[in-house]
Amino acid sequence: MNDVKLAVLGGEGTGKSALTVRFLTKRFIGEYASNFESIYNKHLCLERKQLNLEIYDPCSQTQKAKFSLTSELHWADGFVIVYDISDRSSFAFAKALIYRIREPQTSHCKRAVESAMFLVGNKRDLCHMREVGWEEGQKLALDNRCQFCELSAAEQSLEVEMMFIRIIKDILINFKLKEKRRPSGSKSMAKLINNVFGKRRKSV
Ligand SMILES: Nc1nc2c(ncn2[C@@H]2O[C@H](COP(=O)(O)OP(=O)(O)OP(=O)(O)O)[C@@H](O)[C@H]2O)c(=O)[nH]1
Repeated sequence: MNDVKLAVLGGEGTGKSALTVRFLTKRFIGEYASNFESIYNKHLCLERKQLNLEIYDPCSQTQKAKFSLTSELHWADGFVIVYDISDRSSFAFAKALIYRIREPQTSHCKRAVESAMFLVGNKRDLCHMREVGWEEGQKLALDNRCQFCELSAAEQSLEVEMMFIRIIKDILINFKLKEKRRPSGSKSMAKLINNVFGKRRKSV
């Protein structure tokens, strides 16, 4: 069974909990407790693989306090970065998060494969109050090798589900890439060990 760890990050009130709960329950509740962080668990079957999905939904206050994101970066296999299309400051916050995750020293020291990331412009139903253009979101995503979509946790159950499925699939692709790299490494290590010990045995 594969363990897939996903962190849903973004500015305060952008709809992180709404998206997560929508995906897990297909419901939009409207108000969510925001003073504590949660890790949700979901068991799912995707591409004939059994997955144990964990979704981290942080408390905005702690998120601000520890913007270094060190523990999230080490924990998560992928990130959903959420902003509110009717709130420009949340877009700036999302941009800062993306830059932090893509920082060369972060990605180099920790990962053989770049983390999967999905930028989400939430609250699309508030289009009449839009402060961030679709093109801006698309460009930020393209420049930083993220997937991108705009949607509404309030109104679009299927789109929310598709978004989560797409990032989970990207994470699974990354797992495969890592696996591909590992056997060649262990093969050459096996060869090396064989050479050293094999030769010694012969000479005894
Ligand atoms: N109109 C609209 N409101 C939304 C949508 N998604 C969430 N909201 C509302 O936005 C507010 C914040 O939603 P949350 O899901 O609590 O946002 P959050 O990012 O988890 O919030 P914090 O944990 O406090 O940062 C709530 O009042 C939600 O009902 C959406 O798609 N459309």
